[in-house]
Amino acid sequence: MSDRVLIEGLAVDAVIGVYDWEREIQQRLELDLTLAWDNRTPGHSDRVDDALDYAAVTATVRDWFADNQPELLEAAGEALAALIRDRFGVPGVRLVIRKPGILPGVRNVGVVIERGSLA
Ligand SMILES: Nc1nc2c(c(=O)[nH]1)N=C([C@H](O)[C@@H](O)CO)CN2
Repeated sequence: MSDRVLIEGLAVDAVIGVYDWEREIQQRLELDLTLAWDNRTPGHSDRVDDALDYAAVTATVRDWFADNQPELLEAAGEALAALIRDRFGVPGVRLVIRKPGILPGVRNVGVVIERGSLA
């Protein structure tokens, strides 16, 4: 099954970073999520209850960053992947988390976290 639900360019302001000055500010992160989901059932029923509701997943990501202040992008990715899989029963998650403009002369830094099956 190669069906997916996508959330691209999710912008969130978060307290995140290793250095003292980063603990005092909010920084913009940009996330892309690729979520394994069998879209045949909602495709036939036309019911959001059968779908992986991307609005609900987006709200979960925003709420997590409101409640947590990780140091590393990796820590955010690991926790979010586990939370999304657990809460929504998603079999596989690919998360890209970008921190734009943090390094001079570099457009984006970021991490990719893949957990579960995206086969
Ligand atoms: N692999 C990572 N490297 C770094 C991270 C990170 O989250 N993952 N973070 C930082 C600092 O917080 C950076 O954003 C500012 O220099 C450094 N390296």
